[in-house]
Amino acid sequence: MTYELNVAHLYGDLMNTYGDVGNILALNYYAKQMDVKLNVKVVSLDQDFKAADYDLAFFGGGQDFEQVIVSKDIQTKKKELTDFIEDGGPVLAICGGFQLLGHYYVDAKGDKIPGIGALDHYTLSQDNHRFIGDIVIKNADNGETYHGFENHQGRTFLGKGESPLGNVVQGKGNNGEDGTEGAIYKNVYCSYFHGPILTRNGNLAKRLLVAALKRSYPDADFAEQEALPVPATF
Ligand SMILES: NC(=O)CC[C@H](N)C(=O)O
Repeated sequence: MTYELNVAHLYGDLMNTYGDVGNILALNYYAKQMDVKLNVKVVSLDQDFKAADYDLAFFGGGQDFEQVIVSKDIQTKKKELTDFIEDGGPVLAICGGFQLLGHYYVDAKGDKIPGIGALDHYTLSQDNHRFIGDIVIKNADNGETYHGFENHQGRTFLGKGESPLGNVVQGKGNNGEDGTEGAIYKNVYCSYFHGPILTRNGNLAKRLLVAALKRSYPDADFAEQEALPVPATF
């Protein structure tokens, strides 16, 4: 393979609701077609995340129990993760991962679980209720439609510099109120979509990989990779 990308799978052993690890399979599938070798490493409790060591990061969803554990550990990685994000490092964060990149998450018991505040959103709880079901959203800038399945207690409200991944066509989205779903900040893509998101939305997998390639190989031309067709089914 001509290119190589180092991928950090953040807390891959703890944060993996509804098979979110399938996003890594989807990234591998597209990477192969793009002539890219992916070196995927799980970065979990008590392990270092150094911004300079990675080209891409993936952070899956989790249940409240695991999120409390991860919330404590991720504070030790806060600076390097924030540096990676601010430097344009591509990240995909799903559900619990999305919540922990923001300021805080209020869990089902009403406890406030700190995030790292790398992105400006916060997440409140619901009274004995979850948003569950199929969801469809449309991105206002690129016109792409994304399909997924949501199952979350948290209600997320976006902050400074964030735009939604899409506007809700069907389903509840970030909070069931403002019609937004997910978040985009620099090269960070967040969503509540399980399914996993990249197996059903290849455009997004391509976008993440191309962003990582352009950043890590600034002198190369990736027009061919960008033109790669996305199959209707994975
Ligand atoms: N699927 C998830 O990652 C859920 C995240 C969080 N525990 C919530 O219920 O909102």
